[in-house]
Amino acid sequence: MIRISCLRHRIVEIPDLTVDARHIAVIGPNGSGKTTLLSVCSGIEEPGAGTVRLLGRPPSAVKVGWVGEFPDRTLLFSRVYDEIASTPRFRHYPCPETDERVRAAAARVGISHLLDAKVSAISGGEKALVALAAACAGDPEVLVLDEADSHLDAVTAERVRRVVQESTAAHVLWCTQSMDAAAGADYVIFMENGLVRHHGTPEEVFSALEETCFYPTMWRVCR
Ligand SMILES: Nc1ncnc2c1ncn2[C@@H]1O[C@H](COP(=O)(O)OP(=O)(O)OP(=O)(O)O)[C@@H](O)[C@H]1O
Repeated sequence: MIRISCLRHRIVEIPDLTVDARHIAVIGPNGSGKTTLLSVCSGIEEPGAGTVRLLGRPPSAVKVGWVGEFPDRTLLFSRVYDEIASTPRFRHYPCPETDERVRAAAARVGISHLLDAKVSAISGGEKALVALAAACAGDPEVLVLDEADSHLDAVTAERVRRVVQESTAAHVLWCTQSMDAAAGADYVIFMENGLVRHHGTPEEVFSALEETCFYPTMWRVCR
């Protein structure tokens, strides 16, 4: 369960929102506050006012895996292996378990061949996959992805969706500009000017957006 009360942070204002769904898509125009909401929900930023509870706890007390919009700015280590290992190492897992987790996460994401590569020498999409593998290597209780699919080709984006779907995280909070991807979520939050304009099942939210460019292309084609 994700519960937001009286939240105010920069332009984001959410008086009361409770979501009891696993895969939650956050959508909306540029500058509408999606990243700001995700930062607060993941504990990266403390809200100016109000509270966020994930699984009944503050975000700082939850194992959150974060995949940012610009992996170039967030990857810390020079070698792919060390970047993925950073999550289990920061959580003080023993070395053999860390190694096991790194290799399993890399295999799941499809980047085993990059483990010895330099982070500076891989592509933007590959960096997004490294960030996802690093997040998954820590067995997150909540996985937060900020437009993690924006640099990915269609096949890789599908693989990422599968990895996310198969993760053991209780909640996946995923901001995306792919309305087709959002249509596959369990719950959708549509933001505009810092406010939650619509929230509910994909059918509920997209029926309110049918006349806009936010309506999923796949649905338009099929209907
Ligand atoms: N660190 C910051 N300090 C002050 N204002 C900020 C900061 N980060 C974002 N903003 C402002 O908050 C607003 C919402 O930004 P945010 O990044 O949350 O939007 P977004 O919906 O994720 O946009 P996009 O789809 O373009 O990534 C923007 O107007 C932005 O200028």
